[in-house]
Amino acid sequence: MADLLDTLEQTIRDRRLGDPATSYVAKLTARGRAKIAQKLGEEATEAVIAAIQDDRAELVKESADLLFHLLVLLADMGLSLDDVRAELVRREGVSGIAEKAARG
Ligand SMILES: N=c1c2ncn([C@@H]3O[C@H](COP(=O)(O)OP(=O)(O)OP(=O)(O)O)[C@@H](O)[C@H]3O)c2ncn1[C@@H]1O[C@H](COP(=O)(O)O)[C@@H](O)[C@H]1O
Repeated sequence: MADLLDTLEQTIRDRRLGDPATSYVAKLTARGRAKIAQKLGEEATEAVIAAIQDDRAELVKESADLLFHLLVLLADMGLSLDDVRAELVRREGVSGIAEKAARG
């Protein structure tokens, strides 16, 4: 089964140039990259506030909004979760090399 985030990413790609009247992704995309980025920032702030208020349920909801808006922004920039995964793998490789070097 495909990962839920991969499925959501594909849905976002399919909808982004669709009808803004029926699709939130299309509506937000039509408002431009700066608006998408602004929404991402708002969701990040709301996640931070939930954490500061020690509200675990709210943090889960805001995290879902945050990931969703990040996927919309990545799609708008022609990027994907795989690009992010590749960067994380690269970092893991770098830290793995550093750990091996430290162990001798
Ligand atoms: N996962 C989501 C998702 N998460 C959050 N949101 C929307 O994000 C918005 C965030 O709420 P806000 O109050 O911050 O924003 P707003 O008032 O709607 O808009 P602004 O005027 O503030 O910009 C809400 O309208 C939510 O419905 C989402 N909208 C869609 N999806 C999924 O994306 C896919 C495509 O959706 P459509 O494009 O609507 O077909 C489907 O799988 C949906 O389930």
